Amino acid sequence: NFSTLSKVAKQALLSTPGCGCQPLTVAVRNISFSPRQVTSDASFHSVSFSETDHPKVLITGGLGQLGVGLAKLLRKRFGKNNVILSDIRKPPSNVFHSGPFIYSDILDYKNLREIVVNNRITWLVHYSALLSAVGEANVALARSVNITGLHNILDIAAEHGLRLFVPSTIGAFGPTSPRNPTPDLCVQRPRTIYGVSKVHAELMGEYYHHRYGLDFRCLRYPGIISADSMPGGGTTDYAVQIFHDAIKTGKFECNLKPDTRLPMMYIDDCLRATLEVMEAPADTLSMRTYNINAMSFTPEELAQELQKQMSELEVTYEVDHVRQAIADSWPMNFDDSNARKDWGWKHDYDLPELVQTMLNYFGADTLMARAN
Ligand SMILES: NC(=O)c1ccc[n+]([C@@H]2O[C@H](COP(=O)([O-])OP(=O)(O)OC[C@H]3O[C@@H](n4cnc5c(N)ncnc54)[C@H](O)[C@@H]3O)[C@@H](O)[C@H]2O)c1
Ligand SMILES: C[C@@H](O)[C@H](N)C(=O)O
Repeated sequence: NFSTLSKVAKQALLSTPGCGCQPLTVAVRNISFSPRQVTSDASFHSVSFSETDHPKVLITGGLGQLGVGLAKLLRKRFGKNNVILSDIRKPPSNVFHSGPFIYSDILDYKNLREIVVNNRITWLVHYSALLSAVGEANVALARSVNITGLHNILDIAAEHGLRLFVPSTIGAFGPTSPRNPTPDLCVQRPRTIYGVSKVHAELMGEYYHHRYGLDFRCLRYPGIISADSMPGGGTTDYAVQIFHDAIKTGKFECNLKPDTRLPMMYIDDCLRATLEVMEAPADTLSMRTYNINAMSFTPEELAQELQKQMSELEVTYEVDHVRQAIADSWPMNFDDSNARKDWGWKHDYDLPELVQTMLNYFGADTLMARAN
């Protein structure tokens, strides 16, 4: 009957943090440091950053497009052994030998807790996710990794007093958001599981910050362009693939329409922004989730910039309707004035510098050889 049901429901509400995890995990989270039982001004039990020389950082989902580069940057700053990369995939040997690597499945709460405790982690950078296009192809897995996994991360971070970085994305906006430009605070009704899960992450992180004092920090990244790592199945992937195909074959077939304008950023800017917001004094952060941006371009504009140096490059268009619909619902320009004002965000790379840097990476020799 209703009263028995509501008693059971109340009991469940009082005893579990609503994490959707296994029974063992639920029991563990009933110990005194569960977010449910910590007051907003509590000082947490674990070693705080101020007690150590450097933060001890764990990066989840670290073998994707961004994690290895971030580990390199953070290791330069904090020392090799103070930054642990983790993922569920097997690391290539250069990554395995460049610093600590550990297996971590974010859906396994006990495994996460063991890593945080054994390594005395103080900062957690949560990169695991299924991106926009891959997420639409596997909604159940995206929901599990991007939402259930995030719950595990939030609880671990709150329980152990970690500083937590979770990236969000231009994909956290939707067709009813203002698109040109898109401000930090506006309607967010994304139409992908990826976007929905990222709005959920923004809101949950901010809620844990206000409710439990979690030091949650979040940047909404634009599409990220890198030379030495490949994207993991998003809508902005074309802007990386064009360089590889241009160098290899002199031809590129683009899966978005030529006039699809999206915010983009070179990876070095993205990783530096991440370090900067993590190091920013808390009193400079008037918000916990910020847009960041560098440039906005269309496939046609990117191709034209490349053609300045590779005049023979041929670009054709074969639209992928899933990706096009996603791109058409995303911001065209991103307003990052709050990040610039609060903690001094400033990008280094505009479109010409981006193209030059990417081409330099692939080697002027290759280009010269192709031209002759
Ligand atoms: N790359 C971009 O353009 C971009 C833009 C905006 C936001 N972001 C965000 O930045 C983060 C990193 O992006 P990326 O491009 O490196 O992503 P990616 O898809 O390249 O890598 C994600 C990683 O997560 C791992 N992963 C999947 N399931 C996991 C699990 N159960 N446990 C642990 N790891 C798991 C994968 O093995 C993969 O290595 C993501 O959260 C993404 O949403 C990226
Ligand atoms: C924009 C970003 O979140 C990712 N590159 C995607 O396209 O899905």
